[in-house]
Amino acid sequence: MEVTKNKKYGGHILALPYPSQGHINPMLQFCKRLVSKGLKTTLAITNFISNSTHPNPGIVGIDTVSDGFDKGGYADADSVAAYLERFEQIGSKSLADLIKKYEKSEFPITCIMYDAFVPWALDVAKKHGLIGACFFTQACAVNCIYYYVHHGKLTLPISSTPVKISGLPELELRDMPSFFYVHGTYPAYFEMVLNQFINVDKADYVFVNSFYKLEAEVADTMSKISPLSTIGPTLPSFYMDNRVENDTEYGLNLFHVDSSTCINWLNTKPEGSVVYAAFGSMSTFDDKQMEEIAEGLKATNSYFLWVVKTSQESKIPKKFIEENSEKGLVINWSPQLQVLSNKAIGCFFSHGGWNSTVEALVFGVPMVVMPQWTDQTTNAKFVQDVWSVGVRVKVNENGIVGREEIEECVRIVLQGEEGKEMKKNALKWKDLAKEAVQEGGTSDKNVEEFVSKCIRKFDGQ
Ligand SMILES: O=c1ccn([C@@H]2O[C@H](COP(=O)(O)OP(=O)(O)O[C@H]3O[C@H](CO)[C@@H](O)[C@H](O)[C@H]3O)[C@@H](O)[C@H]2O)c(=O)[nH]1
Repeated sequence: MEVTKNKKYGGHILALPYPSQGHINPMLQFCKRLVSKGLKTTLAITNFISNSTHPNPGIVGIDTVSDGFDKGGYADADSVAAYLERFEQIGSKSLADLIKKYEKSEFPITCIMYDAFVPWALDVAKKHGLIGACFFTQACAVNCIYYYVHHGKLTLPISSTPVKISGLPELELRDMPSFFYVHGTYPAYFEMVLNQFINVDKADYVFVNSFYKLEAEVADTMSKISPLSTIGPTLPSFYMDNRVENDTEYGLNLFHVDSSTCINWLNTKPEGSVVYAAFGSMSTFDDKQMEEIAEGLKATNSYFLWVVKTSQESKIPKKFIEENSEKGLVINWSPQLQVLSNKAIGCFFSHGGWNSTVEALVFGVPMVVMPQWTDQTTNAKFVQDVWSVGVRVKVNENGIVGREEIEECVRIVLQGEEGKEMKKNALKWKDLAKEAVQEGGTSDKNVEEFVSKCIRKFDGQ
């Protein structure tokens, strides 16, 4: 769709992501897609993130809001609960100020698109008479489970398994989001994920960062309850359909990335020979688990590229890096899309974060999943038993994933017959993922429909 000729744009969307890597990436990408179809978008990042990064958002505008922690960000809050409370309090006001700032400009805001983690943004949108579009960053399956709990259709604690929910496979306790059975951990996050549904019925649009064929049954279940649009995968267009110009990477890294070292290293390795181990932006492991990961990777006798964030580096066993430099490279943050698209990668050893999971599918890379918390446990269930593109590690009686388990799972994926089947399945999902965003695909149609409604509304039709 072209922007209407007599207008410069078809409305201005102010997008408010939850301020973390796994939430900024898909929302920024979705904004780029909307701009390519004729809308103007501005991504509102927190002052802290703005001051501590070098955003490169391309065709998307960038502006800032305050979460109440401008100097140190989330790390300055006493607790998760304190952070979320202050973000709502200060963020609501700050978002309203931002809307006002644009009122007299050439491009007044017409729509607030907000992460489902910050449902209070819808109240701000409505107070200003704006369209409210809710963006769910996580999988439809996970949203559906939370929806059931929020509405009392599934009561906690779960008393009998398997749990049967229409559109989902039978779920054991360990397949449920971790908040349901790892008690006492992160109560504020638990409340937040359930609160995604407090006002979603008042949102004008609901977007889900997934694609229809990946979660068709559960998407259908959720659509019966409330209209939703799957719009993903939201990876840069370069890897999907190449229709958005210059969209080759996520435009905002919260961590420093040194691309050339690891890509040059990967380029020297044979096709499908490298295990890429990376556990997203939030995972932390204790010393013992780090040792098991290190020894497990070593025991596979395969090449490995391991991302260990600076904050976790001291937990790498002493001399491990020097002693394994022939086989392995350890870095602090990777250009993950460039890595996963490199033909040397044969297996992604991951925590099962939603973005990493979808990225693996888009690049047809089979996975070993070691879920840590939140939605990762449910994603792991789908990876292993629904999409058949990987294996989930088993945790031992001490709550650790041992080196032998890691070695065995990697060998299954990288070397075994089962692994070949997983690779085949992963390649099938790769094609379907691309099909969804290409012209006429399910996600493309949903985006087109939204854009044309926005433009019609903007034109007063
Ligand atoms: O070295 C790295 C590691 C990761 N990434 C990128 O960072 C993002 C990570 O996102 P995700 O895989 O979803 O993991 P988290 O950062 O851990 O995301 C949090 O947020 C997600 C969305 O709510 C949840 O699915 C996860 O469970 C939760 O931990 C992805 O786009 C990766 O490509 C890099 O660029 N370089």
